[in-house]
Amino acid sequence: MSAISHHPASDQPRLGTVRSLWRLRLYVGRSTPAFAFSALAALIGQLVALTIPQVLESMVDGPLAGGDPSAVVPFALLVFGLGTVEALMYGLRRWLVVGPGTRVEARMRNALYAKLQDLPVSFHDRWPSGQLLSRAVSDLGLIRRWLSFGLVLTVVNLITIIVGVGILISMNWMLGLVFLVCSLPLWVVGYLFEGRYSEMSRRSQDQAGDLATAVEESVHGIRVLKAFGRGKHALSTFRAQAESLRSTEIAKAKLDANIWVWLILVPAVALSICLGLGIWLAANGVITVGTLVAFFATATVLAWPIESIGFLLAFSLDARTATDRFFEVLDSENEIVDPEAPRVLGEPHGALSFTGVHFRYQDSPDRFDDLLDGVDLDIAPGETMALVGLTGCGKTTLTALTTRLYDVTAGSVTLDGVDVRAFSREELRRHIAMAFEDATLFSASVRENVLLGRPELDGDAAEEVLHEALRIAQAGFVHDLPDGIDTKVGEEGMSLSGGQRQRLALARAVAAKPAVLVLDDPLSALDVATEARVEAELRNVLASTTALIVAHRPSTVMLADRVALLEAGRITAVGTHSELLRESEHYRFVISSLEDEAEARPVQAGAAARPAPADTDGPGPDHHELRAPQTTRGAAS
Ligand SMILES: Nc1ncnc2c1ncn2[C@@H]1O[C@H](COP(=O)(O)OP(=O)(O)OP(=O)(O)O)[C@@H](O)[C@H]1O
Repeated sequence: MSAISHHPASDQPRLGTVRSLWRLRLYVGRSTPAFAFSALAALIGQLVALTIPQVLESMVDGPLAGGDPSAVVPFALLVFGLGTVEALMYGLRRWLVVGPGTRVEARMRNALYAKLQDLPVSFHDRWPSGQLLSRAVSDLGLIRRWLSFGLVLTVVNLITIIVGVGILISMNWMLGLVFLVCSLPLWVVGYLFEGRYSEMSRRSQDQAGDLATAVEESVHGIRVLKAFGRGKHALSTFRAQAESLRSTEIAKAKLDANIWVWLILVPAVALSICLGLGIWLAANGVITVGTLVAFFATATVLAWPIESIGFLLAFSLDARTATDRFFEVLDSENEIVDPEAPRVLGEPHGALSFTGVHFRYQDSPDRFDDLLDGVDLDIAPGETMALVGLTGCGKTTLTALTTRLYDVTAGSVTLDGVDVRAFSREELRRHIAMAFEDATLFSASVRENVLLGRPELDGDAAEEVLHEALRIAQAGFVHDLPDGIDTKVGEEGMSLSGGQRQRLALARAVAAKPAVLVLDDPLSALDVATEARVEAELRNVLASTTALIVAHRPSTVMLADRVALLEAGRITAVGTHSELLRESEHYRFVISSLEDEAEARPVQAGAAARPAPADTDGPGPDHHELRAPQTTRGAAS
């Protein structure tokens, strides 16, 4: 499948090539004079080249015709001087354009990155990462090269052709017109080429993006591929994708080759017709031999600008595709934005409420009901609420609404009675911190990862918060890493175990010292002993913080003051664990299935029995005392 169908942006109407490229002016901005000077240098160089034939004409018709070889010397020196100027201008053009080209590329890359940070999660759900990666790297590199060379040469070569043809006509209008008419097929070929090449250019750049996605996914999922012995399968899928990109590139190259045939052939035919006509005119005394020489010298100077049209046209079309692809992201509308006059809460109490909350994912088929179909839930300041429900019922989705990773489709989520949409996203995310089951760490030190949400802290204050958070999350293992808390934890923390990553992600949420802590099953990868110690520490933190915890394990439910049961898109019961066990059949069913799941987890069961499993800091001296006082099954019975 072609990547064009991969994202909604491909449905947007396409601008014409010039209008599309014209949008780059926003980023060229202050660099315009540098590009203009570069074009000027190139133009001077080309015009100087066009004057050389004039000198030749004067030399042939003057000293050479008069049989005075010594008079040739000044002409030769003049040609040498003009050639030197041309060479200098050529160097100046390249030199002038390097700085601004890279500056524009950097500006565009920063804008793209900022936009990607700003766009909501729903955008990233829809766009494959490779498509974004290829835009940020290869498309922007192509645009830089086009601005630096393609654009400058297109402008300069077109002017050179116009001036050159003007000179040819002024030398002899008949010869000039014949040259011009014979060159006309080039424009027709160019026009036909544009339509077909644009389409292929788009296809090839999208396919390159798909390929980048495939590489990214297979590197990311290398363990799964290896574990399931699917390396060969992944390779064959990749090969097929690479093959379709190759086919598109070959089709593109063939098209390019076709236009080159015309670009070389047409001027050659035009020149040979002009040569025949020119000789006839010279023989009949209509033009001098000098004019004939100058005519062909000028036509030779024009050969490169004319030949370059095909290459420059293809280059411009590739640049236009890259520009379209860049602006598809930049133009993406962000439906989750800050309000014009955001509300500010100095010290929130932490009352979190869901009122009539509805939510459905954008790609959810119409025949489905809303995933969240009228959720009402109030969590009092300082209260810990566990959220329980069958798998896939929308627990994670509900937690994501608190920090506006997604916006409700109806109803409201409020913090201290204020709709979360009334805050700036920065303020909201300062008050509500999240830790996810799938803990993502960045390629940075442990310290930077944990203090991600506290950029304002430094010195002793930072150290204090860091160490406290690490203690609460039972992440003492970091001190045993090669550089302790300054150890870089690698791409997405790959060098750490799942449980270690979860504890750092939990420490990050705790370090944010939020009014509301939202934990989406943050202890799932921990062994029983470590989980018990984290829970004991968390109990202290949660005493002063409002918390919403998605619970997949009965022991996590034990952390909560009350439990909310999510069922068929609504909260169907709220109460203490024992109340719900007594009153709700669905709750008993959910809890018993969670227990079955917990018991079926061999790794954790094994880890509890082992003396010092990889994912623990060793069973602490008091871990038995710290276990939740009773199992849920015990409570149920
Ligand atoms: N980004 C998304 N786009 C479309 N559908 C999604 C998206 N994320 C989740 N879903 C769907 O929404 C439903 C609820 O998912 P969610 O992750 O909220 O459930 P959950 O209760 O947290 O599940 P679990 O207990 O397994 O973690 C699922 O059917 C899931 O396929």
